[in-house]
Amino acid sequence: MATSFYKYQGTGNDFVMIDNRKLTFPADDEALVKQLCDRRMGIGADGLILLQDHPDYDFEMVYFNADGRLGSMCGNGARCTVRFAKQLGVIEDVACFLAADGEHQASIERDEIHLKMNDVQGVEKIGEDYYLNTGSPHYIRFVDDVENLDVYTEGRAIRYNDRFKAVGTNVNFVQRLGENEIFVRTYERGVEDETLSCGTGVTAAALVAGIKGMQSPLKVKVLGGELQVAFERNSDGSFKYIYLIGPARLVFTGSITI
Ligand SMILES: N[C@@H](CCC[C@H](N)C(=O)O)C(=O)O
Repeated sequence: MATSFYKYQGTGNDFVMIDNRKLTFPADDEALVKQLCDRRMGIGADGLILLQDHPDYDFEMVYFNADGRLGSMCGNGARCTVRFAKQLGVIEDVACFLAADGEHQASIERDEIHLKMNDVQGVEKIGEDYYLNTGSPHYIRFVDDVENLDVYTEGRAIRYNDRFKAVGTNVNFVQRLGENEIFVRTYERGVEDETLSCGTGVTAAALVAGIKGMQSPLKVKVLGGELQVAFERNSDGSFKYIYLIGPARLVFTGSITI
């Protein structure tokens, strides 16, 4: 059966998007998702996202990592899904949708998607580093020279250490660039490589920057462009009103036979 697909990217984190409102995509076929995301054997992407109907929301986003496994929350993918929902006529400029970590609100403002992330509690300190969940798990390490870091090797060493090897974690290396700016590079679980951007990772990095005294909103440089993160910190150290802001674009469309 021929199925249309749409390829989107958000600051270089790229996704195969499928309109699954008629529920014909075989979502349990891990090998198929992996093949579609393969950059030589398929379309090529960091993940695959299904946009589905939901009785209580504008839509539901179902996210798979490039390894074919059902994923947790994806911040860049969510911004792309909001843009896709607008393209399909599912929403106008605002959305309330369901993702793996629960409800999210978003708005489209010119070129940018403003995505509300869920509140964050329980930031763990591990030596000089941090570990927190912004919808997906993220390990955060601040470094002096992120540009020249071997993110693949260093990220993999943390992702596969005794603490994380079973469930996995994303690993983010962060450099402070100025008063309100950081540079983030991410080793992504499920892709098992560095990606050009990771939305939940950038969010986690910005929150840790907040713990280290930087003020919201923060400008975040990534290999694939620029994002912004805004947040408020509660007196107990938890975070609320967290927003991830940045572009999401359609790259091309096509058809696959499944
Ligand atoms: N690229 C994503 C994060 C995706 C989740 C990650 N691969 C995982 O398995 O935790 C983003 O933009 O947030």
